[in-house]
This record gives sequence, structure tokens and C-alpha cells, in this order.
Amino acid sequence: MEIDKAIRECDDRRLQTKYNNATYVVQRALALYSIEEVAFSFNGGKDSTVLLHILRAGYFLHKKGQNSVNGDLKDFPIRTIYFESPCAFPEINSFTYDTAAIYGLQIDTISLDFKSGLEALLKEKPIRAIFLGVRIGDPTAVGQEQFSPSSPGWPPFMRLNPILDWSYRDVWAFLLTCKVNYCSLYDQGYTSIGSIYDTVPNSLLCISNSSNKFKPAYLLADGRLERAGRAKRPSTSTGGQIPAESNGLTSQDSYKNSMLTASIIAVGDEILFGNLEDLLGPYLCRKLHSIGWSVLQHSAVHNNIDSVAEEVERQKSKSDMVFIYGGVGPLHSDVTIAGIAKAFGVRLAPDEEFEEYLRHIIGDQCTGDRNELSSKWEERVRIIACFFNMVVP
Ligand SMILES: Cc1cc2nc3c(=O)[nH]c(=O)nc-3n(C[C@H](O)[C@H](O)[C@H](O)COP(=O)(O)O)c2cc1C
Ligand SMILES: Nc1ncnc2c1ncn2[C@@H]1O[C@H](COP(=O)(O)OP(=O)(O)OP(=O)(O)O)[C@@H](O)[C@H]1O
Repeated sequence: MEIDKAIRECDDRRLQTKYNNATYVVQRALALYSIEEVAFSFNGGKDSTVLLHILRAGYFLHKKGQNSVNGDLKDFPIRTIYFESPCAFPEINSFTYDTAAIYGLQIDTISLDFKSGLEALLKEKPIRAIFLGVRIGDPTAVGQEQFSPSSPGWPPFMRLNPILDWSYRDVWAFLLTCKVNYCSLYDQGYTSIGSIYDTVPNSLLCISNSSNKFKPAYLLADGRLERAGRAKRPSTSTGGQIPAESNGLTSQDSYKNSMLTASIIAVGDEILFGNLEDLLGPYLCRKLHSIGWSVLQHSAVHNNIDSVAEEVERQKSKSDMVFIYGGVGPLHSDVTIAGIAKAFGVRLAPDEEFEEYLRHIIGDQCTGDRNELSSKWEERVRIIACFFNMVVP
């Protein structure tokens, strides 16, 4: 099987681990559900293209385990569903159907919205579980695991997310290592694709502003910014139904003329006990005021998860931006980040690529301990901050 072979022969250990885990999830699912009971939700995007090949490989390994291997490119009996929309890019539509033809996918095209379409599908077919290309950075991944029942109010099925823990870089490492086709829009600077009304190429890949040329998606250095091309278009007299033409990041320009508001939260028992003077807060207030921002509130809270979470929760609905400092070090008593996660209802996960970057800059002195990494990082941030203070008056 060409995918399995390509991954086993490559020298990317991290990719091999991700691949092994993802195909294991597929094999577990195929052991739990019959082929008639599962479906694959495919939309021609990069994540679902990865998932297609993970499913092909997982199905191959599943059959191999049963001693009935068929290496045929078109041996893919899992029902595939595609929610086709008139707002989809034509390139996405044609890639979806071309790929279906190449790999012999039995594709059911659904023209309803997700919920109604799934309701109709589940009435008609014995489907109990659906494979999705959802990844941890997606807004819709919040609270999901590799096996997650559909949400309350949705028809009942199991959501299967084999690539949930894959990063943007993992996705591209896989597609390029396996040399599989992907939608041509990704070579034109699109990094995550929604509809023609809300998606433009990612400005971070712009080669030069004048030529309007973009580098391919796999060259985006920081995968956390993959959704920067998902522009929020202001509504217009035509109901906002104008294809996005400008770049996603420039949509922030519309804010320039209105006054932005900020809240400032200091976290630290020492400040509340009066043992430490908060110098940063007044400094931030002055700086923000000098650039035309309005500071709505400046508060101090105890170094405890619930206090931080409650204050963040309160302030985030009032201000355009909340500044928070204190309690972000490597000690167990530093709980600010956990408090912020609680306020947003998300769980904390290590950012593996950032960790790798830190290891790279810390170099040989690194023992591999995560606490050590964050304390060393703090040191560097302090040095950079001092430097910044010296050169910026
Ligand atoms: C097969 C399938 C199952 C879904 N199940 C759920 C669900 O259980 N709960 C939910 O809130 N959204 C569900 N959705 C909607 C997605 O979470 C999400 O809104 C959609 O994929 C659009 O994502 P985007 O905004 O990143 O394009 C489902 C979508 C699909 C295609
Ligand atoms: N129109 C659709 N039809 C079928 N499945 C869909 C559709 N939209 C989303 N999905 C499912 O939800 C998953 C997550 O969607 P998402 O848009 O985040 O990823 P993607 O489209 O694969 O890649 P990209 O982020 O580059 O657009 C998809 O991989 C697919 O499984």
C-alpha cells in the first residue's frame, strides 16, 4: 500500500508516530463498527485529504490483520458524504469529484445544511459513526476527543477524529511525503478554505503586495495562523454576498478609525498583600492611552484558577482586548494560563512545534524538562524585554 510504504520509508519520526496513532484509531473504529455503519465526511480540504489517505491506509491495515489484503487503489468501501454548497470554490468541488473518481469513493452528495443532511442520512442508512478531518486548532474541535458523540441537538452518531492531534505542519509533512494530490488553491496561498464569501489567500504568504502573488500553503511558518485568510466580510447591501477579494488580515484596518478598548488584569497574591508594587499596569495604561486606546478597567486578582477565570470571563465580553500578566511562569502556583483556558472552556495542550522551537534556541543545555523550558523561555523574554526598553524610548 503506497501510503503505508511512503511513511515507513521516510525519516520523519514525528510523522511516523502521528500516522501510527491515526491509523490505529481507524483500525479501532473498524473493529467496533461494520463498514456499513461508518461514513467519511469529505470536502476536498487539506485535512480531509489527509484523512482520506489515513482511512485508506487504516482500512488496508485492518484487512491485513484479517489476512484479506487488496492493494488495489480503488479498494475503499467506506461511504463518503460531501455537503455540496453553491458557495464552495469551484476548485474544491472539482478536486472532490476528481479524487472520488481516482480512489473509487462511493460519494453521496448532500445539498442540505449539515444537521438536516445528517438527519436525513441517518434515517436512510444504518450509519453510527462518521470520520472527520477535525484538528485540535479548529474552532469546532473544542471539547472533542478522538471518539466524541455528536453534540446534544444533533442526530446521534459517533464523531471519529483520527487526526485530532495533528498540527498544520504534520498535515503538510504527510501530503508532501506521500506525494498525494491536494486542491490547487493551497498552491495559491490559501491555507484554510471556507466559502468563496469568507476566504482569501493568507497575507503571511504574500510575495509582494503589488503583484498579489502568494507562496504555497506548505510554506506558512506558523501553522497557528492558518485561518488568517478566513476574512470576516462586513455585511453590505447585498447581504455580504460579495466574494472576498482583500486579504484577511487587512480586514483589521476597519478598526483603525474607531477607539479600541482594553482591560488590564494583574495576577498575583504579592500585589494584593501589598508586598509588591504593580508597575506594569500604570505603564500599560499610559502606553495604551498614548496610542489612542481607552482602558476600561485595571484589576488585580489572586493567583488561583477560578479567580483568574472569573475575571477573564467578565472582562472579555467588555473590551476589545484583555491584557493579563503575572502567574505565567513554570511553578505549580502559576495558574494564569489554566485560568484563561477555563474562561474560554478549552483544555490546555502543549504546543509541540513551539516546544521544538524552544529546544532549538536553547540548544545543548536543554534537559528536556518542560518546566525548565518555560523558565529558560522566561529568561529570554526578560532579556528581550530589557533590550526593547533600551532601544525603544
Ligand atoms: C459530518 C459532520 C458532523 C458534524 N457534527 C457536529 C456536531 O455533532 N456538533 C456540532 O456542533 N457541529 C457538528 N458539525 C458541524 C461542524 O462542527 C462545523 O460547524 C463545520 O464543519 C464547519 O466548520 P468550518 O467553520 O471550520 O468550515 C458537523 C459537521 C459535519 C460535516
Ligand atoms: N462541506 C463538507 N462536506 C463534508 N465534510 C465536511 C464539509 N465541511 C467540513 N467537513 C468535515 O469537517 C472537517 C473539518 O473541516 P475543516 O474546514 O476544518 O478542514 P478541511 O476543509 O479539511 O481543511 P481546511 O482547514 O484547509 O479548509 C473536514 O475535514 C471534513 O471531514
